[in-house]
Amino acid sequence: MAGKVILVGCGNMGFDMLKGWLASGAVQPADVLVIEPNETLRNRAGEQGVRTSAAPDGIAGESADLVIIAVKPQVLRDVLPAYKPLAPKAAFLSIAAGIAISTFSEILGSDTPVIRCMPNTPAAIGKGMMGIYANELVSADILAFVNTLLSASGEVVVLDDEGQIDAVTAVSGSGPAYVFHFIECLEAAAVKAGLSEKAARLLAMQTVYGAANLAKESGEEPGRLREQVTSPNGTTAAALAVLMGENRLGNLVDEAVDAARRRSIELGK
Ligand SMILES: NC(=O)c1ccc[n+]([C@@H]2O[C@H](COP(=O)([O-])OP(=O)(O)OC[C@H]3O[C@@H](n4cnc5c(N)ncnc54)[C@H](OP(=O)(O)O)[C@@H]3O)[C@@H](O)[C@H]2O)c1
Ligand code: PRO
Repeated sequence: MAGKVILVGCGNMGFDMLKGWLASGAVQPADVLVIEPNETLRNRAGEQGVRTSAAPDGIAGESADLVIIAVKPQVLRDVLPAYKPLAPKAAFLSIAAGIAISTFSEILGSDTPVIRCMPNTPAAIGKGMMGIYANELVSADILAFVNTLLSASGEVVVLDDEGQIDAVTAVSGSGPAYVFHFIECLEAAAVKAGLSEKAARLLAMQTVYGAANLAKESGEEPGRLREQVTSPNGTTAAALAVLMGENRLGNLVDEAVDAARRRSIELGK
């Protein structure tokens, strides 16, 4: 099916996803209505050829198959009631961190089909990672449409337990920020080691880009790829003794992912 979509909130993540959907043809611009109060962001969306509005005035007159909620978790409970007239005919897809399906059912009615999705920003270039969980009211048609839509932005993993969304948020939802910070750190270390800022930026970025692509495309275990870089008693071994000694980096990543997962749970309270 090719459905009609209302996108509520077109900030960082909403816009990144919208671009992917339109670029792939998964949805036509004329079938998308974006509700976004911020004029600059609304105009940015409008430039993609979709209909836009600052507020959900007259929303009851819209026919939508899917309402996508992409506002901040902190405002979601205030934003959602305006869309109740569209439920349960339309299914609701939320990308908000932490907000449980039960919150949607309370506000929109217990007969509302709801899908939670945790995307990440590489969706903007079709290389996103999306985890989804749907309640039992979501029809096979809508699930297929959602799958087509999200696949336009990258890989999709279907979860069998809603609680797993908190883990997906902590790993791939927030994950790009961890990688960007690693690039920042590698770049700073490269400058300290005597390289120009321009060279440092290129070296750090291309190294992460190349390594991530090799890991994905070679089909080799990441550990095996690491070993292939590591000559006995060489330079990599010296660096890895710092990163892996007493599982330093492993413990740090563990701690960071756990902090994100706990925050995701907190946001839902
Ligand atoms: N950014 C990410 O990497 C990422 C990844 C996965 C999931 N998420 C989830 O995606 C959601 C959005 O995050 P974001 O980073 O994209 O935030 P964002 O850039 O602040 O986007 C949210 C947008 O919603 C707008 N908004 C506020 N009230 C609204 C209303 N009543 N109706 C329609 N739009 C309204 C905001 O406008 P104002 O700024 O004017 O308030 C803003 O432009 C969050 O729930 C977050 O958990 C984000
Ligand atoms: N950005 C959102 C946050 O930081 C959710 C995952 C990525 O809360």
